[in-house]
Amino acid sequence: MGIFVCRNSLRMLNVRWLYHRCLSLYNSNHGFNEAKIKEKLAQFTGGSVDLSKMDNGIAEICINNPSRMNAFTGTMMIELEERISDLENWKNGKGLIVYGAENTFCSGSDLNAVKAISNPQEGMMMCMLMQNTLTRLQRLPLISVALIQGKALGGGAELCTACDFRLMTEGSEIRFVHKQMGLVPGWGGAARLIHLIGSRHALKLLSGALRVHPENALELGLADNILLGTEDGFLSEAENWIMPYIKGPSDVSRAVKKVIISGREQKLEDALRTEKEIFGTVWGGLANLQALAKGTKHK
Ligand SMILES: CC[C@H](C(=O)O)C(=O)SCCNC(=O)CCNC(=O)[C@H](O)C(C)(C)COP(=O)(O)OP(=O)(O)OC[C@H]1O[C@@H](n2cnc3c(N)ncnc32)[C@H](O)[C@@H]1OP(=O)(O)O
Repeated sequence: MGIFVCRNSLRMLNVRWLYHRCLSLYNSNHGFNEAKIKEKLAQFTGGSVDLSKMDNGIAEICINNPSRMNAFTGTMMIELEERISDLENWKNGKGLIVYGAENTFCSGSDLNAVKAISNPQEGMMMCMLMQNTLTRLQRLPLISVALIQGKALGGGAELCTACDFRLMTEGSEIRFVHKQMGLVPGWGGAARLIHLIGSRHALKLLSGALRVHPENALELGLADNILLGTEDGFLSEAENWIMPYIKGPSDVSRAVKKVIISGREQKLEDALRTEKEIFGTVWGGLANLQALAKGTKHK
């Protein structure tokens, strides 16, 4: 058993090294100075990004700036990065629900901050910070859900594409308004949208700045369910929705998300090798041995 355990932990180390090696997209080699852009963003205060982690392995991130329709101020962009770092180190985590305060999702960047960093250099820095953060969110070994009530506009629409699934409430709306502002998505929303719904539909949504209501989001494959409950019950409805996907031990649930990430992002041969590595971390593990001992039947 001794050799077995040490081989297993080596595999874990190997996967963890592999996994953490490519977490951030941009670094100083790309001219990205994280400290500098955070210093600038810290001038634009207001709101908060609140994280709670529950014993059932589900975390909740609340985009909390309701007086501005949950727009991201500069300090909120910094806080979002800090919350994702926290979740990257939460080893018992299995699921994540991202939602907005007071029954609306997020209206993108705070336009007051946007106006103040409208020069290309600082704009690109903000863009790289948010792309890093949302890519790390997407790569969390947690199954993530965006609970969309009210509006998900601009950067808010981009944020929801960084989650694995999207649940929309009646009357809610996803809208990539960027073109109406003389922009294109900058937080990675265009690239992720194409993966979600294909380039033809993505081009229509971006070039037309189309309002996507729950029914057509379902048709497009952009949303995974429409919640029909009441405002004060949507968060628990979202928790109930995610529960079947995070059932069981956290190491197995996290391994499932990791093989999906590698299959989605790596070329086939690399994805197969990563899958083998991840398989090695659960093969003969406690959950596997218990299932074998129990003679689990899949009725
Ligand atoms: C790459 C991302 C991209 C970028 O960074 O360049 C962006 O995300 S840019 C921002 C894109 N988002 C928007 O343009 C949304 C602007 N807001 C609206 O269209 C409306 O506010 C709407 C549809 C979200 C809600 O409209 P409603 O009539 O229901 O409410 P109000 O407009 O009265 O809004 C209430 C209150 O919130 C303030 N607000 C709303 N959105 C923002 C925002 N993005 N930044 C700053 N403040 C925002 C709005 O000004 C009102 O405040 P008040 O003091 O009462 O005027």
